[in-house]
Amino acid sequence: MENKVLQGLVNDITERKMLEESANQLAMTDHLTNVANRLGLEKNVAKIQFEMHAGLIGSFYVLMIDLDGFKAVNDQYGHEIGDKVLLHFTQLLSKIVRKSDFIARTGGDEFVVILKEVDAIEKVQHIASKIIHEASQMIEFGESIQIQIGASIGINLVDQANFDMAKVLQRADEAMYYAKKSGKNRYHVFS
Ligand SMILES: Nc1nc2c(ncn2[C@@H]2O[C@H](COP(=O)(O)OP(=O)(O)OP(=O)(O)O)[C@@H](O)[C@H]2O)c(=O)[nH]1
Repeated sequence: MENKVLQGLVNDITERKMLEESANQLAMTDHLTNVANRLGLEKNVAKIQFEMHAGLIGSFYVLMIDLDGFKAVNDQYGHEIGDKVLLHFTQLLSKIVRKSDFIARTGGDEFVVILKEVDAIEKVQHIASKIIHEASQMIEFGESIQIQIGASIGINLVDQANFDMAKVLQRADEAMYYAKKSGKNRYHVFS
């Protein structure tokens, strides 16, 4: 009898833990695209900072991506189609980056990608070019809707374990705005 009570207690605790974990996971996930949200990004960056302090990784790249011409999609076809475009772009990103990389949607049409195991800026530039190329391909919904958007990307290298996350994102953001100002549909590396 005592064993049964104990087992019941263990089951209750396990169930509560599982519920807590899935609630945490939910709080860190963007509900539309199912990738991380800003909270999920913060958690991931904290984990990377720990890995850098432990000497497990030496550097990483942050890509700040903002879609070009997205407002016009909403204006012309409505929010529902706009949401589908955001989902389409997220799936496209997932195919381009590796499973070990990290994707977050941090705002309306703004995404952050973290590339950890890349040793040369040329590889990052190659990935950024691929994202821009794929993002600009025509998206079709049924026979009558054809949509073309674009992507502007800011790239920032982080190579010190004592980095300040706000500054890291701000620099990637500055680089992204530079790409927008220079004509959109391109990337810029923060320097
Ligand atoms: N469908 C949809 N639209 C959203 C969502 N969140 C934000 N938006 C819209 O996304 C648009 C983002 O605005 P901008 O980034 O200025 O639009 P843009 O046309 O891409 O501008 P540029 O970046 O200058 O090319 C706004 O119209 C928001 O209303 C969402 O969850 N779903």
